[in-house]
Amino acid sequence: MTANLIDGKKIAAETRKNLQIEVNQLVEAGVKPGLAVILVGDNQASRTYVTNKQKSCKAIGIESILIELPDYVTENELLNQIEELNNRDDIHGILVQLPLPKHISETKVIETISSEKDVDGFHPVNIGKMMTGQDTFFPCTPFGILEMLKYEGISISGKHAVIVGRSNIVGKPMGQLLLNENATVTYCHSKTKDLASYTREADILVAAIGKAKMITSEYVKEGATVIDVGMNRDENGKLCGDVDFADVSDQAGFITPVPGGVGPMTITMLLYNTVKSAKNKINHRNLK
Ligand SMILES: NC(=O)C1=CN([C@@H]2O[C@H](COP(=O)(O)OP(=O)(O)OC[C@H]3O[C@@H](n4cnc5c(N)ncnc54)[C@H](OP(=O)(O)O)[C@@H]3O)[C@@H](O)[C@H]2O)C=CC1
Ligand SMILES: Nc1nc(=O)c2c([nH]1)NC[C@@H]1CN(c3ccc(C(=O)N[C@@H](CCC(=O)O)C(=O)O)cc3)C=[N+]21
Ligand SMILES: [Mg+2]
Repeated sequence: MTANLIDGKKIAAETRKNLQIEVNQLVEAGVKPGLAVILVGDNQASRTYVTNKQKSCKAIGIESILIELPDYVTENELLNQIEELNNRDDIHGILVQLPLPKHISETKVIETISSEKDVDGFHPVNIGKMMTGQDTFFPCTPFGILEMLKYEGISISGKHAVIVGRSNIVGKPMGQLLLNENATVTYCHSKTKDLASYTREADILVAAIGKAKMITSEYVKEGATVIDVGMNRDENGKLCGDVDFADVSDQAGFITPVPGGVGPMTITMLLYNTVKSAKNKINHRNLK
């Protein structure tokens, strides 16, 4: 059996076309959506993602500003910068690229971003809303994965979803969103014993580990949906996921590639959240 490819790039392009229409409407109503990205230090991988985000904003008419700070910036200076953006009327979304240098508390930074501009969906208020099934900004990577599953018509309700990885930005929110869709969810992590015994039970397997090609066909049930979040370099320096694509694509029912899978959808949901934030603002204005 050869798996169906979930084409993240194509789904992203279609989603962005619909967003473009909403951006046009917002601009006509006098609100140009604005995103501010803060990049601390000079990490090459971060720079690539940030450049991708900027380009994608521009392409659909979202104003995007990049604030670059040196890696020796103090925590206070960064927090002040965020406060300034919280108070700006033309900025609807704020994203601070993670990870941050060791001397800066990520928790403090995330909590300083106004929950109404938290388009990453990392603020505790927004995480709490997600956990209690309220409408809010959902974290972009898990949200994008949910959109891909829905686009492909893959049913979630009653299915066993196994998430490998429990980070705050991917693994944990992924499980929560799938639970909200009535999946039965299992979380695995580095202390899990006999990982394959869990992953082989998965109808939907999400790999968010950060280990190149770790998930081979022995980890996968025949016909399962396999979602690869990993962004790694293989032995030849080529971009690859956490899933051994060549091996697993004979076993899986659906599979996402790297690149061209989860990554483009992550950026698309960032655009979605930024547009949503701008729309929220108009709605507030009309209520006053
Ligand atoms: N495409 C995209 O849009 C995005 C891609 N990424 C990529 O996804 C990957 C994961 O990112 P992120 O969640 O931030 O990573 P983290 O490093 O924060 O988390 C990795 C998780 O994997 C678990 N883990 C590590 N080794 C093993 C193992 N051998 N067996 C089982 N579990 C293991 C860890 O367990 P423990 O908690 O016990 O340490 C941890 O929970 C990375 O490659 C990252 O680059 C990330 C964000 C977005
Ligand atoms: N505050 C914050 N929010 C994030 O959302 C965030 C972050 N910090 N830190 C880093 C991770 C990683 N991440 C990616 C986004 C897009 C691609 C992406 O577009 N990938 C392309 C390939 C890119 C390439 O060619 O290198 C693809 O998979 O096709 C990858 C990774 C967002 N993250
Ligand atoms: Mg991380």
